[in-house]
Amino acid sequence: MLVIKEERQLEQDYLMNVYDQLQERKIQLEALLAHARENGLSDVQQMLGDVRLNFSNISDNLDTYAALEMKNREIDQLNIKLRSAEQFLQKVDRLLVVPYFGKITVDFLEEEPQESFYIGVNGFANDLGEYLIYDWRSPIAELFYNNEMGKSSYVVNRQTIPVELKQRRQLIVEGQQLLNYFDTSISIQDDVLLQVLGSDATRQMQDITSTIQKEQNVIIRDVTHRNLLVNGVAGSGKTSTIMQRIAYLLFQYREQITTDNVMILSPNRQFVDYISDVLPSLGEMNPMNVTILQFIDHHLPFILEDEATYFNRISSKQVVQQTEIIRSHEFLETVKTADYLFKDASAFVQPLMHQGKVVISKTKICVFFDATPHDARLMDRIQGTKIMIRDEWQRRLKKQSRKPKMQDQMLSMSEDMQRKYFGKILGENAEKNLPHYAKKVLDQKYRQVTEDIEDLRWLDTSYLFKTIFKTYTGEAYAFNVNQPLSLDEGVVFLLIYQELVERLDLPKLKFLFVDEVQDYTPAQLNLILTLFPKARYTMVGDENQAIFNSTSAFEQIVALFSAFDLPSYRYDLRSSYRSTGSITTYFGELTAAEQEMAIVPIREEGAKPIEWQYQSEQEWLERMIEEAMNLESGPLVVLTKTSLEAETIRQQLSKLTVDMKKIKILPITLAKGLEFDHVVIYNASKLNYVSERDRRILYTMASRAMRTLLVTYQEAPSQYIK
Ligand SMILES: Nc1ncnc2c1ncn2[C@@H]1O[C@H](COP(=O)(O)OP(=O)(O)OP(=O)(O)O)[C@@H](O)[C@H]1O
Repeated sequence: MLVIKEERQLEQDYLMNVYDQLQERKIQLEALLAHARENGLSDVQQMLGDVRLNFSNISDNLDTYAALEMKNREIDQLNIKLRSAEQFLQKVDRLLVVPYFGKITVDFLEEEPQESFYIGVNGFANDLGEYLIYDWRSPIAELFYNNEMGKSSYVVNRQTIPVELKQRRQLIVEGQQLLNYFDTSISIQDDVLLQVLGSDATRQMQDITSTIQKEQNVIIRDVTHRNLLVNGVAGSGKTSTIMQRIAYLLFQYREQITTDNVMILSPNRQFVDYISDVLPSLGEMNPMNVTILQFIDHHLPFILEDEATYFNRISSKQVVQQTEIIRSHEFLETVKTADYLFKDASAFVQPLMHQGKVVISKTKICVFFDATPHDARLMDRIQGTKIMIRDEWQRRLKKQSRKPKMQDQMLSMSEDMQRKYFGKILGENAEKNLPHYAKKVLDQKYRQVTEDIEDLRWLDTSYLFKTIFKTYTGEAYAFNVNQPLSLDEGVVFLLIYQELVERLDLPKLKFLFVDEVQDYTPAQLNLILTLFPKARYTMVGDENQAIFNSTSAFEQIVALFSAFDLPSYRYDLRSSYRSTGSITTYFGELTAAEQEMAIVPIREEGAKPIEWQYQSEQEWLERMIEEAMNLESGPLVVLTKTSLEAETIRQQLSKLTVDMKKIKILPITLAKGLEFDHVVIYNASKLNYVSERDRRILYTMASRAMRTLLVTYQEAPSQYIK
């Protein structure tokens, strides 16, 4: 009699089978790599040994080079094979931890019977070419994330394939153990999602591959719209979506792009670190991931303010008017057309100096500039001038190198000096070549001058800045004397370089991702769009988290894209995954009236946020210590409005006997984008939180909490706390 195996047993058997095949492949790959490592070197030596080295005459030389070239190519091939075996092994290792997490059963509406597909972080085919696991980014996997039972479709090579989705199963798997599985029924309560969301926070962001939600999946896989603008409430997975989207694009366009063509602009340095594990865990390398401050600092030859100064500055209530002006889109557009202001070089060039002496005079540089075509663009004239200065300088060095004094110096040079300058002792024949060696000595001695010519030290770019500002406003721009440049000034300078002075050496970006886009000034966004006109953008943000004095509204961003003749497509994300239901409801009430109710909490209710009035700092400190000691997991994270508050608390705590690993104190500026299990808001009092911006600060703080939230205040609570 036939016994029908239980469904669960069938799944378990399939898993064991896949797991065994993965194991087998691991053993094969390890053996191959071990063999290559042990024998690789001798194999390579043998390969080279086959080539008879013969350099006795020219034609033999060519033969030998050709043969060496062939061998080199063979070695390259071998290396490529080894590298791909290593990558394959990494994939298999990843799959051995969790072979797959999803299964779909699909009816292709043809004669054939329905088919099942298992979905994992990577794909895997066995020796027979049977796909046992499909990569989550493969076309068919779209059906899993679309989550539409019954009639559905997916797209392959721009063709829509209609199908019927018969079954969608989420599996919780550990190695060869099937722990549980859930079939999606009509009313979906995503147990797997809830389980994932309920687990403790880690220091680093995790990937969300197995539980990507439908509305996130659409954004991750959108390759039809050139530029995406995502407005999502706190915790709606904007950053997660960016990371998954990068992995998706790297897979989808693997023939055309590498991580060198992708860049992420992150809100702060801690965040850069926070998201750095996600892509490697998906088997992809990290793309360039920097803050805008780091990016501009890297490309500008001036010193910029540091991150702490920057955040302090943008956290102040207001900025001076001149800063408002240089933050505007209009001012940046003015820079681009400022060419006509700079016809008279004597206003903006300066002499080239070396050790306090003029080496190339201002007059000489002006003559060079004047020799360039007067109707040419400023940039071309500057570049033409640079070539002339460079030639003049080389001519002078050459002339100097031929002078008898120089020759004498060369002849009396000690052996030590010869070694220092030439890396060797000059032989008998050197005398004939003395000018050549003298030139080398001069090149080294005056290399600073050569660098200064290349770095345009003879150009007063701040004059360009000030003149453009004066023309635009009628007023003088005042730089902070002896202070590094502010980021806002850096933005203008970088644009001046790119548009008027010298093209920057920029990466060839195909995709650029901007997180927390609401914190960018119009000028910063203008600069980014100007520097990377060919890139496709994904910008994500939340207007409710606009807590700085530097900000752009979403409408402004859309208008900016239009001003650049670029389309933008907007998505809204309303479901929030980070915090428990009651915390989500709590921070939802901190939004402006029109946004209220719009946030959909996904996690279970959890503990209600607690509001607590304290009488003195001492009382507050004592309670914090007690709370921290009572926690089972994670530190207690105290969020403050300013860095000064954070510093003061840190100092007070350091005088007490506290395990500082259990309490972390962060100003909200540095906690942006991050999340913590247990959050305390410091002094949310009536006096401390007054303005609309303060309301948004409270919203941002509260939405960092995953499990518990304690809102503390002295005297009366802020009007925004109901
Ligand atoms: N589909 C999902 N499955 C599992 N976890 C998710 C999912 N979407 C988001 N999360 C989790 O929710 C939390 C918030 O995600 P993320 O930081 O990407 O949101 P965000 O919109 O960028 O947040 P914020 O703007 O508040 O900083 C993270 O812990 C993330 O792992």
